[in-house]
Amino acid sequence: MLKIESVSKKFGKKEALSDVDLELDAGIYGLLGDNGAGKSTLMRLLVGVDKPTKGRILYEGEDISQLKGKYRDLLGYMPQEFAVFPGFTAGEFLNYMGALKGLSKRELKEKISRVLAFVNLEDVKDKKVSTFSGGMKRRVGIAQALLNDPKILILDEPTAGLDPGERIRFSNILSNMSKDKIILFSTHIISDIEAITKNIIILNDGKIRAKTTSDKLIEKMEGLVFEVTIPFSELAAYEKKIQIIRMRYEGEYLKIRYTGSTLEGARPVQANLEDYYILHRNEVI
Ligand SMILES: Nc1ncnc2c1ncn2[C@@H]1O[C@H](COP(=O)(O)OP(=O)(O)OP(=O)(O)O)[C@@H](O)[C@H]1O
Repeated sequence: MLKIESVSKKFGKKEALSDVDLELDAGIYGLLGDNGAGKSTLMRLLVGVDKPTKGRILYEGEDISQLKGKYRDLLGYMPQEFAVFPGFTAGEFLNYMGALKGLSKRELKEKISRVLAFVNLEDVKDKKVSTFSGGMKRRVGIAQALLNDPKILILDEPTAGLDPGERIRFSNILSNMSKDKIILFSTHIISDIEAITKNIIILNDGKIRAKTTSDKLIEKMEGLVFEVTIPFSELAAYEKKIQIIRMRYEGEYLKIRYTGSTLEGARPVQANLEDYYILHRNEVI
């Protein structure tokens, strides 16, 4: 188990994380937060590339800063700006990363074919990474993070910039991971979390706002979300009466998803995670 105890991280005067307490057991967790919320900072502390200004992080009761190499051996990490040396083939890159992780030549051969099969890149093992699409590069990123069969896998925005097809492939890869690991991935794309896991951690403005399941958050919105179509010219008047979640132009009209009182012509709709996040992302629960 990973335990984050009263962790704060300051960069000069800016407090990127404030007094974060969090416990993570085996499972897949989606870390959701706005830009600048502190997600990458939290992940960098968890993998030990940065140190907390205050507080500590424990793995199975021991401070990770004391565990050093023993802790690193348990980790797989894909940073947000994941770069693959373009001159390398996928196979060469994984060999290089595996060697850095201290795997022997014999182990590497078997591990590399296993991880490449897992991310579905076996066929392009001998192709240069510079010829890969963004999604394929991310899959190489996951493959390198998995080489040492980590107990803790930290993925910083693994789906950013992916096209819908790659996004689905990536979601499938993550949801098929073995359930005995702690897997934490960050995103600000709500539908990605919904596709991968029910466990959600909301972090905003450096503070943990929620650690719960998507079902519980959606439950809070049940019966409170409606849709109504109004003439565009009446938007200002409606804005005074309701809280708009989202709207879409339909010719001269606007289709509005909102919460508030039932308006004439409005129909109740099934609430979703985005409804909760847009309205309540800074509330502590
Ligand atoms: N090395 C640094 N020096 C100064 N400020 C930093 C540094 N790293 C992060 N910050 C600041 O800390 C805050 C949290 O940044 P962080 O990158 O953790 O957010 P994030 O949730 O990962 O955002 P994004 O979704 O945009 O990647 C931001 O205000 C950021 O500007």
